[in-house]
Amino acid sequence: MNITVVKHPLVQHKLGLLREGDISTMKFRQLTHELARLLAYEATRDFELESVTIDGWCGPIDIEQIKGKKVTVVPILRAGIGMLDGVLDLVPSAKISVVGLYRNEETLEPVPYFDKFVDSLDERIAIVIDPMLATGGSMNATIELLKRKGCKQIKAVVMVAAPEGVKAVNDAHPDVEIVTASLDSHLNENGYIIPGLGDAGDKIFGTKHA
Ligand SMILES: O=P(O)(O)OC[C@H]1O[C@H](OP(=O)(O)OP(=O)(O)O)[C@H](O)[C@@H]1O
Ligand SMILES: O=c1cc[nH]c(=O)[nH]1
Ligand SMILES: [Mg+2]
Repeated sequence: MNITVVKHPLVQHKLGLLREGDISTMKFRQLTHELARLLAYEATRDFELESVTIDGWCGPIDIEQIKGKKVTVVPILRAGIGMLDGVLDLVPSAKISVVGLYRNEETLEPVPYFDKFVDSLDERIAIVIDPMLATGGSMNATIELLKRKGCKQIKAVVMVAAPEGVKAVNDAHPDVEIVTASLDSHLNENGYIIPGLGDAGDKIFGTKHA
């Protein structure tokens, strides 16, 4: 399986806090931001470096810098927006592409309603962000849009993944690495991840009606 579960203590601690049943919108949003930053650190671990010579304070010096890679961060609306600033903390010059999808509550199929991509996708690494990978329908639809636009290097960064969604993405797109804080147990009859986080979009945007 092409999945990395980040076991770093800070990641696991913050994920645990996110699972609290009656968590406030403010706390959920803050933890999502912090967790996204840590997951982005892991997702960028294989970015290639190159040596360049610069003028240092005591003369020319060889330093390492990230090798000409262009990045686009791709939040899946709505909930992916909650992770965006955390990822941009680490890759502040990244360009942002946006994909709007919602899950039909009965069929669980993704329904597209918006997309706007940056240029030169064939030269960019795309980091797709969404807190939840449930059936995998939304992630696969986003990956397909990116590939259709020429994107060749894609990573999926999610806070929580279900085995069903990981299988769906791995089967359709074995080249796409999934980086997550947790591989949870299963999906319930409504397509929610168990134990999961509940409805991440509602919790980030404050639209949950408990
Ligand atoms: O893997 P899947 O089965 O496709 O489910 C995951 C999707 O469902 C949620 O979005 P939702 O449809 O609730 O939209 P929202 O972000 O606007 O709340 C979540 O943020 C993912 O995008
Ligand atoms: O568990 C789930 C599944 C889909 N979307 C969510 O927000 N949570
Ligand atoms: Mg939602």
